[in-house]
Amino acid sequence: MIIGTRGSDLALAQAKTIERMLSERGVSTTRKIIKTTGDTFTDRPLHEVEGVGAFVRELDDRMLEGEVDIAVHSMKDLPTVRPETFRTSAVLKRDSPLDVLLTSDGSRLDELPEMAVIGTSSMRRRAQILRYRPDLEVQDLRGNINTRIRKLNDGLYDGILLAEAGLQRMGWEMDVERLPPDNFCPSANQGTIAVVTLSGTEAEEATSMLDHRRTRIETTIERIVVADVEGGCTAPIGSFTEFVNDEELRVLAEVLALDGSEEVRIDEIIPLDDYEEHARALASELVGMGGKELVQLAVCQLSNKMF
Ligand SMILES: NCc1[nH]cc(CCC(=O)O)c1CC(=O)O
Repeated sequence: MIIGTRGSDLALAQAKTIERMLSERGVSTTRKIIKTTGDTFTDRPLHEVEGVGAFVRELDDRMLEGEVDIAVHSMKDLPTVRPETFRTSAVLKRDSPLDVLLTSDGSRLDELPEMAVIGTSSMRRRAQILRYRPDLEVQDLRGNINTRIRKLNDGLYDGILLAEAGLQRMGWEMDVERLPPDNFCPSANQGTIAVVTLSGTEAEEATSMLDHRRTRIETTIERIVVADVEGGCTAPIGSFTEFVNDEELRVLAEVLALDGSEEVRIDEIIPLDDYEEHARALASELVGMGGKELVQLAVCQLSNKMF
């Protein structure tokens, strides 16, 4: 079976993880590297390139054409709405879901001077760090993990925000500050690798044994809770769910204004029984509190380049 992956170091590390797990279970695979739109325009902010799904569509197409059987993605890059033909056949056990701050001189977030420059291209991270430290200056920072760290080392930023899972998968141990989810609610599905196949295929069957039940439930809830406010666009939205015991989950989700000056937020414990129904109720709650209007506002601010 052929595994399709993007060519970045992070994507390759993720693909190799799947290859190893499958080979341990007696399934042998070969690898095919696919270039995607999201990889081509690395100098422009992601929301200008394709919006949601820039990294995913190309691999989808190659699978439909029969060139690859299995695609490996960072699950947070998978759009909320997916065509029926594709199955997320496995959701791996989650790595760290957290964001981290990496600074050029080892300063912690609370120690950074006023006007220190923070690099991120994520609207969510921008809004959350400005909410916590409105005196900081956020500047756009595009590129894969390697590029972003090089730009920090080049002295262009005082600090940058990254997903801890990315660093872990690259095997880099760095002195980073882990940002707690209460103030820095991660993106839906952050830290999770997803395996995609076509429905009803041998590849689906073979990869489904890699599925991790708890992570599958957590990530499903994270998607449901923000689906209604998201409406298919990139916006400052966080969504994080985790089991607190065998029967209950904590659901944290928020929508922010781009500058972090406004927020709509839920933080609830729900039972595992009928979790999808509870998640849908929380989704309506988020909309009822004005979540959609905040997303609209952020989208307007963006198109007017108000930051
Ligand atoms: N936005 C790109 C992206 N997609 C997945 C990860 C990290 C790995 C993960 O969250 O699973 C990253 C890098 C980052 O956000 O710093």
